[in-house]
Amino acid sequence: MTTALYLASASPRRRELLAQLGVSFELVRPEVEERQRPGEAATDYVQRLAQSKAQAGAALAPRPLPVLGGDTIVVVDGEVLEKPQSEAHGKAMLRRLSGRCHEVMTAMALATGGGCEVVLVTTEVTFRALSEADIDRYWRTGEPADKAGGYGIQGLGGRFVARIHGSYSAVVGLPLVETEALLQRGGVVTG
Ligand SMILES: Cc1cn([C@H]2C[C@H](O)[C@@H](COP(=O)(O)OP(=O)(O)OP(=O)(O)O)O2)c(=O)[nH]c1=O
Repeated sequence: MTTALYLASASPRRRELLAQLGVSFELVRPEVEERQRPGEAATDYVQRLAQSKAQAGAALAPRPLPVLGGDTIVVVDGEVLEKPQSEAHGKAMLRRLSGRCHEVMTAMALATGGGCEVVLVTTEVTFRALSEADIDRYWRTGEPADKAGGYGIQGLGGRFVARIHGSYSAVVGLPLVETEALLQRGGVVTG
């Protein structure tokens, strides 16, 4: 299969999900600073990052093919939860998510010769109530340390998820249905 596009990501999860769409792609790894601007809405922030990754990726791409970038954030009460900076921070995040609903926002952007289109997919995730023992045990697995919001639905964190309303693949990092449509609009033929 000839390469149809570039994926601007270091995330193995995005790589695996994109492969499910039956397209052949290569990786580029742009460095994009991930920091919310003062007063910037979560929806604007996640879309800006996805676009920055796609556009910075396009600048690195060896050939003039479309470049896909994405970003995922966890939002609770309008506040973005980043990757935990410490054990105390990570555990505080999990306490905050315990027994309630939060939003996971994933934006995907496709940079082509014609511009850069971005789509935003928001999914509601409800956690069961977590005990201090749950939080302590989960933290000690190491899984939360490098994850936005302090959990991974695709891993051990999945046992905390009572309900999900929306796209499971978007929570993991690449919404399959919306990304396939985005690629097709950008002229990429999926398998
Ligand atoms: C809610 C949730 C978050 N995450 C985390 C892992 C990441 O910390 C975060 C997404 O971070 P991103 O910044 O979107 O992606 P990344 O840094 O992993 O990769 P790249 O920017 O190179 O594409 O989402 C999951 O893996 N599963 C989940 O269920």
